[in-house]
Amino acid sequence: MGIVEKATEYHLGLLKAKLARYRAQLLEPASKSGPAGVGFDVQKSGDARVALIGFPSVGKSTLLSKATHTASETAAYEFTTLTAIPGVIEYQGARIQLLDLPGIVEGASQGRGRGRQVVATAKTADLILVMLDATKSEEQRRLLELELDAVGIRLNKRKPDVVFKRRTTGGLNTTVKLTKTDEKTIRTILASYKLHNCDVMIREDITTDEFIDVLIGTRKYIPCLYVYNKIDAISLEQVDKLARTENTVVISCEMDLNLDYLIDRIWDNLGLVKIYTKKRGARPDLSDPVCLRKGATIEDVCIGIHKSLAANFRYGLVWWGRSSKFSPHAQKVSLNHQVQDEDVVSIFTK
Ligand SMILES: Nc1nc2c(ncn2[C@@H]2O[C@H](COP(=O)(O)OP(=O)(O)OP(=O)(O)O)[C@@H](O)[C@H]2O)c(=O)[nH]1
Ligand SMILES: [K+]
Ligand SMILES: [Mg+2]
Repeated sequence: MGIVEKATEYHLGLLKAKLARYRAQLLEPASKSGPAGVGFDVQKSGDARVALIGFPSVGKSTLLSKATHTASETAAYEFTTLTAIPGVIEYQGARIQLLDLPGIVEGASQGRGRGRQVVATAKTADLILVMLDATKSEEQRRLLELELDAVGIRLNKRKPDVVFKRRTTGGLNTTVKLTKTDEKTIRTILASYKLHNCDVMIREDITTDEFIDVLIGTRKYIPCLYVYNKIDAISLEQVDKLARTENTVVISCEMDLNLDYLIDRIWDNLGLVKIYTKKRGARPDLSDPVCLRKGATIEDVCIGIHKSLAANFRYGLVWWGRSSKFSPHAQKVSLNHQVQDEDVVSIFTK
């Protein structure tokens, strides 16, 4: 950065830090009584939750009705759906909750329509499907992203590698060279938040905005797929162009086009692993796997089978699968052993 850019970055950084704090207060009031931040009261169920977010009449409810056994009212008029409707996608032995939500409008994050409730619910999802109408302008995608950004949802972004601890003394450590912001800006932002006594460790080349995000602390980093519906109504050239965009799937709910592929992509994106269990002397149960998030351990498998299992755990056996070294012989494992997709596991208790 040159001197002018540095000065601009510094002042802009401070201004954005103030704005972010102001907005965070607006969105998440200290008292839990206000309507802000409160989502629809739908119980989480199954192995993961996927939320459908989009402007009115893009076809969210049509998708729910096609992909699950739940019917959600669909119609040509806007705001047909007025509350959250859960359905279940059954796939590869997993149960994925798909949430149909009311359409949101521009300004939703500021409280227009049911927007706040919708975006608060979106925050609870493991994956967001940003649903768009392929016949409408590209602008809709940017507007929707702005609304989600305004409530602190970061789509397809990783949480920046910054560790932040309150201490009795202060310190700022950077393990990489900062090229998009600088220490002076960071220190001033910390001071503006009256955080004189904290340890900050910055381990990647972050921007000022990313630093503010970490500081605010309530940001949600959620993966997202952009789903363009109604491709039956656009040209092949347009379909081709959209389909080649990153994190994008093109579909037609009405014509049943590409819906299987969408579910494949949802599955890949959730990164679920299926673990089969095997009782002593019996064949593995391939009909009812335990579904877990990537990185899960034997302890998670125990919890997935029964709450009390982990407490009485003696040892586990991985019979075969990707995490077993000694296939086809069983490998003895402890609670912290990481399991992988399609492992066959036995648990022995005290
Ligand atoms: N051409 C075309 N129309 C579709 C498709 N999918 C849905 N529609 C139509 O789009 C309209 C809106 O569908 P809905 O499923 O109600 O849309 P929604 O996003 O749930 O709408 P709200 O609940 O009002 O936000 C209906 O008239 C559907 O028949 C599609 O793939 N192609
Ligand atoms: K509609
Ligand atoms: Mg609807």
